[in-house]
Amino acid sequence: MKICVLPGDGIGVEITAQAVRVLEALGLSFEIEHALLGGCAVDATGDPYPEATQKLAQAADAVLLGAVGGPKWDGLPREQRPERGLLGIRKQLGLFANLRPAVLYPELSNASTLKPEVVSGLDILIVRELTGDIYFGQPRGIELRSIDGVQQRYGYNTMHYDEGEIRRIGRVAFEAARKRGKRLCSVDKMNVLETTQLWRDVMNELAPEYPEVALTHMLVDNCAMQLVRAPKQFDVIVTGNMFGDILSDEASMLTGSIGMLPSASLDANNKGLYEPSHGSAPDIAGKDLANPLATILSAAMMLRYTFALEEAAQRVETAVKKVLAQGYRTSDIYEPGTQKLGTREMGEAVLKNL
Ligand SMILES: NC(=O)c1ccc[n+]([C@@H]2O[C@H](COP(=O)([O-])OP(=O)(O)OC[C@H]3O[C@@H](n4cnc5c(N)ncnc54)[C@H](O)[C@@H]3O)[C@@H](O)[C@H]2O)c1
Ligand SMILES: CC(C)[C@H](C(=O)O)[C@@H](O)C(=O)O
Ligand SMILES: [Mg+2]
Repeated sequence: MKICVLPGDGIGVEITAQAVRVLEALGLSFEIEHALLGGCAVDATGDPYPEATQKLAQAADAVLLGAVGGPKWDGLPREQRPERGLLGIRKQLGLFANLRPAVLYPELSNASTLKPEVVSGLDILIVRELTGDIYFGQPRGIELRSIDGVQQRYGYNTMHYDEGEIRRIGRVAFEAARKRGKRLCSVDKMNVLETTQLWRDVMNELAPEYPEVALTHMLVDNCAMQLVRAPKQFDVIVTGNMFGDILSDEASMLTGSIGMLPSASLDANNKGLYEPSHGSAPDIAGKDLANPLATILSAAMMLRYTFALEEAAQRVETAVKKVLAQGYRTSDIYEPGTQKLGTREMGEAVLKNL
């Protein structure tokens, strides 16, 4: 059972260290190797996804990732940006299915910015397509063009999906809904964008194969509104790469903090990359302030999806629940009457409860 750990940049280093401690404490025979991805890789090699990392990631059964990016690398040419490394590994490993569960632990019902009665009991799964859409579409660029007789800079990207890409993420979402609340909401912008008209058509074509799942459709702007108005109406949401990026950050705040939202990015054979949904949080990096729970919960998803170790996954998730019930909080989810811990102490608290 080979795990490639890519801490990345900023708080990535701090939070993956805690998740690795948790994995090691389980006493399972994991082979864990670390490598560079993102800004740290650019600094060391000039490449955000260097060849040595590619080899390790391809040979591993699963990848645990912290986060990449930060202001230090914002001025670099696009192909050297840390985020290109992340997009590169997702594409290279064929990780098209991104599962982002937004679950509100009862102890955190006051940590959300929404009223407790709106969010209590929340349990949503966002299924985001991860290797297509406008993120990868060609052509793309910024160039000088003569427009209306004036030389000006012109920026462009291309949004596209083929029906095969839509069908395979659709199947992941229908299967997930079948195992949960049996409701699937497909989110698109079919009133404006042809690509997402195709998305809706293909979801409708799949529906008869899953008669026990109730499929509905929603336009993305309405979905963004409904997620804060009445989030519990959702069970599973399936959507494209860009809409999924935005909606999953929005959903994270329903759970109290983006520091609570794990994710799994899977290929067709459950090889996976596991990472928190948040970024490298340059504002709190190196201060022992980051919440490591999203990363620890991502490691639990790794145990479940790649290694089929359901019991071990639940051990980790139960330990996280216990820590919250014991009143331990990092700053992002702190409220009066609870005890504030740093990143490392939070990792230790989870270890003690395993
Ligand atoms: N998967 C990834 O690697 C990933 C995801 C998103 C953003 N990024 C990159 O991260 C950098 C910063 O992006 P951003 O500021 O827009 O988003 P961010 O998610 O890094 O931070 C947004 C806010 O949430 C807070 N936050 C995030 N994670 C937290 C945690 N675990 N505990 C406590 N607070 C936490 C941060 O302090 C910040 O105030 C950018 O370079 C961006 O490209 C990377
Ligand atoms: C850093 C960026 C490339 C990434 C994305 O947009 O997919 C991030 O925001 C995420 O949600 O994982
Ligand atoms: Mg994002």
